[in-house]
Amino acid sequence: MENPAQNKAFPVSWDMFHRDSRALAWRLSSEGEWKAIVCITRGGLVPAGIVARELGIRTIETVCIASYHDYENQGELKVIKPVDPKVVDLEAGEGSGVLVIDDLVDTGKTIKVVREMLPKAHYATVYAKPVGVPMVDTFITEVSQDTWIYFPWDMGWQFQPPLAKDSAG
Ligand SMILES: O=P(O)(O)OC[C@H]1O[C@H](OP(=O)(O)OP(=O)(O)O)[C@H](O)[C@@H]1O
Ligand code: HPA
Ligand SMILES: [Mg+2]
Repeated sequence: MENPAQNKAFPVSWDMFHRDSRALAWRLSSEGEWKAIVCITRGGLVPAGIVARELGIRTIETVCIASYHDYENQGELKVIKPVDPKVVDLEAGEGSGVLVIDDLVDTGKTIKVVREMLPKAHYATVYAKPVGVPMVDTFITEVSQDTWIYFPWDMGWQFQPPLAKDSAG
């Protein structure tokens, strides 16, 4: 179902996503040292792998949350799997020493739920929309609230008609 509130499109290719995730790793490398990554599935899995590779982090945990049940419309938020208590209790507890990664923050509702589980963690996303910005500590690219981000794993190749109408017709 189309959401008229998000009528602009921001398509992201694999190359762009890799470059932006690396930029996130680069920025994070001067912001702290983390013992573990918690990625918010499913969207956080891909940037978490790239950041983990760049920062040499090998303890990777998931928190499984779903909210956009029919693409552009957010429904009830469901925590399908919480964070392993061993990861919550690393260092001084409450998520200290933990880096939480997601692909984007939109309304911030998903990260708000994870912040309740890991209040002392550091929160990072590749993309951010203005309403969600206060919920994250680090992000790379901001897009407007009325934009829908199309990730490469949701896309396929398709013929694009030219802008001009066929002059022979
Ligand atoms: O800031 P919010 O408004 O809460 O939205 C952001 C969240 O929505 C998407 O996940 P989704 O629930 O669609 O699940 P997915 O990661 O499995 O695609 C996205 O990956 C973020 O996790
Ligand atoms: O703009 C978006 N793109 C993809 N998934 C999303 N989940 C919330 N907002 C978005
Ligand atoms: Mg997600």
